[in-house]
Amino acid sequence: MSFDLNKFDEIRTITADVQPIIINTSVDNSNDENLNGFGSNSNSRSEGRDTILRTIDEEDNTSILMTFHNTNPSPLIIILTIISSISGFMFGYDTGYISSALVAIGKDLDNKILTYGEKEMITAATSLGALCTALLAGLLADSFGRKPIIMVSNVMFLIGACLQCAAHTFWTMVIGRFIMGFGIGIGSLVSPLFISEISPSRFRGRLTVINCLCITGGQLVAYGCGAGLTHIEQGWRILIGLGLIPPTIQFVVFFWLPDTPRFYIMKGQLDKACKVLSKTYRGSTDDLIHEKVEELSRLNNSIPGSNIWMKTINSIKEIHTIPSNFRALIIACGLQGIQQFTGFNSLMYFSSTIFETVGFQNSTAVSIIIAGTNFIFTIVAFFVIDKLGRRLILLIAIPGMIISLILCSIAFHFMGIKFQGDETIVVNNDGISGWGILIILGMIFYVASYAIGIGNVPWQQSELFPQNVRGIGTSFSTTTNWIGSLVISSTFLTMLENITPSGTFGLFAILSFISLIFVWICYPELSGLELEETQQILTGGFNIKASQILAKRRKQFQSVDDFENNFKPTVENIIEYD
Ligand SMILES: O[C@H]1[C@H](O)[C@@H](O)[C@H](O)[C@@H](O)[C@H]1O
Repeated sequence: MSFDLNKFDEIRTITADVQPIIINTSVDNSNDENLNGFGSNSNSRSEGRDTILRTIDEEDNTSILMTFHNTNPSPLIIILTIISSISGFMFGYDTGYISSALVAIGKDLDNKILTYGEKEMITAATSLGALCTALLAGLLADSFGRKPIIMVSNVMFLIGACLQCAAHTFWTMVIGRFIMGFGIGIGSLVSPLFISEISPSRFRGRLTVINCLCITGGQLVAYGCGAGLTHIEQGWRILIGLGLIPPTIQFVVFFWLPDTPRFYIMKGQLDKACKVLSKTYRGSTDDLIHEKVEELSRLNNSIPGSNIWMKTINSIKEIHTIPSNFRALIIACGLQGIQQFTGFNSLMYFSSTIFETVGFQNSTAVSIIIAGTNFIFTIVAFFVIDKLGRRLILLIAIPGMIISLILCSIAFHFMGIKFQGDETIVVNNDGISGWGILIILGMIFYVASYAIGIGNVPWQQSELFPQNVRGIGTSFSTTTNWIGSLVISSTFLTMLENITPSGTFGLFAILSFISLIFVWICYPELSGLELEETQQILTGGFNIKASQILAKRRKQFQSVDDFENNFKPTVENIIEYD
């Protein structure tokens, strides 16, 4: 395939001056009637109309046609997804091993048993580090590239792990965890971004879940290794040391792999972008690939600003001032907040401590059940996420979380368990009781409900934002995730102590209930929709009903012919269909 760069120069010159694409020309001043189905009041209708006219996105007919030529992801997509998902694995492994390490460390740091406060600090240091870099990662990835930034995160992982392996004091451990957190923060944002940018829309949902599978798989492996190393002297150091292997592999392999087409286009390297696109959209004609690059270049030109800093400032403005972007931001941050504030990671980080309290001898081994359930139900999510739809999954799964949290709260109450002081645990029952079993069953059901829904859906965040605000939007929402993780990891044991385990799980149940209401009101059905449609849906309101109709319609198109003959649903025919 030969790439005519002159053609691109022409495109760039022309498109630098053109007005934003009008996606839906049928929406104009005379169409207030049709917008009734979308906006909830006249203000939001006219605001919606303006926004529709301004909406720009890359996922138009070209992408859809290219996707139809590819019924399976190409080998390059598979390799890139697997290699970038190593970041997910590291995210999982490094947040997972701490549960058993905290139990195994004993008096190895400063020759004394760790207090609850110290345990919380060691755990929270990683979330704090991740929070710092998540805020910058979008900007850094736009400036230097997705691939180099992932490679920088590998170096952070390595430095952090080495410091922890060698730690003999509490503070060395905290610093090691903090630096490792830098790597996790970058990886948690850039890896799903990388995957969503290289995958055709047809596979995007599932390929992003692969990153989540690696997170939960990493946690499971960490728990497994933790259980195996429990009785080995200083085994926790080996556990952390094993974490040096995956980032080394990722670092080395990335030398031979390309960056994403969107990044190359941002840097004006159109030839490279074409090369990657021709390998990721196998079987597409040269013309389609040229057209795709043309669209992406036009989109890139649409971000105002002469350099990356100005573009970033403008993106920040645009994300707050354009209503559809702001709604996307509310949804993305809301979902990430829900993922953390409903308490799942308190189990991830402290399940060994909880099970030890409830009376289990090999508490680390029992915790594997938690990590295993999380992993298995993420696999289930992989198969159902595009079929059932993100919204429906959440509306089914969150009530499951609420029921199980209430069960755990009741069981903890009747078990008469109390956390007192830093080291004293008072259990009124001897050994494992019926209530202890109920707690485990409740937790398993909770984790299954979490993993199938809110554990995955927020990481589909890239699909909510158009290209010009995607970096900044995902940075904000990933930061929300890490703030939640930080709050939960640094307060959970203190909550157990002060408001009792029963009160803590009751609180998580209330927060889950509020989350359910949020999802019900604010989260439209986005599965199967092209990104352009997401923007239309978020124009003038959250438009839940319209989104469901559009998603349903979209699922009906199975082939190129089907698409060419019947597409494209417009505001009018959605209303008609309704
Ligand atoms: O999606 C992941 C996954 O659910 C993990 O199990 C959890 O520990 C993370 O916090 C979350 O972001």
